[in-house]
Amino acid sequence: MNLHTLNRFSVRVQQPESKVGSATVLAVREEEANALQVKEWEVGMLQNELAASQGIRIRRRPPTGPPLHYVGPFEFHVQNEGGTPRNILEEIIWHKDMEVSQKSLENAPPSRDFIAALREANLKTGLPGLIAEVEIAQAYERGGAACLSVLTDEKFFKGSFENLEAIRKAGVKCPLLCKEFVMDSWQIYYARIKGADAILLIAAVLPDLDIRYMVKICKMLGLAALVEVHDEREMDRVLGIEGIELIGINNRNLETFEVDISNTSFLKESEVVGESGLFTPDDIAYVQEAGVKAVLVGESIVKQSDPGKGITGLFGKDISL
Ligand SMILES: O=P(O)(O)OC[C@@H](O)[C@@H](O)c1c[nH]c2ccccc12
Repeated sequence: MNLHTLNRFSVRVQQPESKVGSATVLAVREEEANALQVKEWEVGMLQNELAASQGIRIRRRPPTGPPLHYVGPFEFHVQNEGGTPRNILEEIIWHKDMEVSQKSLENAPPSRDFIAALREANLKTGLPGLIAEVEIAQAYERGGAACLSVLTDEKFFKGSFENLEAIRKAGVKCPLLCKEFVMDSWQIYYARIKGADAILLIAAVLPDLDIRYMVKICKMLGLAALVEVHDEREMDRVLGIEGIELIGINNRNLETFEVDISNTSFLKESEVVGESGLFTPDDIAYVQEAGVKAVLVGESIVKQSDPGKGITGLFGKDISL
């Protein structure tokens, strides 16, 4: 693969958006879906081509073929229409490729329904379902959290995937949100393997096409995707992406880390999580009034010595009953 191919790929995605009309919208969708397939395929091709440049003749994956409209420069694909292995070693490797990606997932604990847990808690208490950002996981569960959020970023948030795994293995029943800064789909697989039931996708860092692709991967793995937005522009972008079930509005501006809970006002979806900067029953009432059905809370509970009391203080009542 060369730069020319990559450039052409991005031009193909953007080009039709300048036109108007519903037929064009459909064409754009089709074009995007096509681009998605092209992307997956090109990654595989890139690996094959890199290997070929080093004299490795075994292709790691079957060239399943580019999408219909694709006119690419990959001659070796054209010579191998049908995707049959060229020799025994290649057949073994193609099988191994599938086996390896399946294996680690097989060992993953089953995924639990993150969104259902939030809905149930909301119905039960009449208050937003709580996703508690944890330190002592069990205490939060006892205190009435519907779901837990586990930080996995090591450098900036002192979290880890090991911690996520440990919490899952400790037998916590609340579904777990992996609070990671996802840039690449391997992080999603890794989160699932470590026991996550949901994962955060931040719209401020991921282009629409990546979100679409990653949401698909999440669905395939049984993970809920919490797609986080910070402003109206991101909200509108995300609302235009198919298949998104849970949107979070972060009240914290991730560029300045300042918090403003009136950020929740541009809420346009019913299934929204209000995130950050919530400290008092008034704050909860404020975002609930705006239509929030679940909240993601860290600091205000973490800073209390007793998470149960912290939760009761935040909601103004005991929600563990
Ligand atoms: O500690 P708080 O203000 O209650 O916030 C929790 C959570 O919303 C916040 O940690 C968060 C949500 N999404 C993020 C993305 C990056 C950094 C931090 C966040």
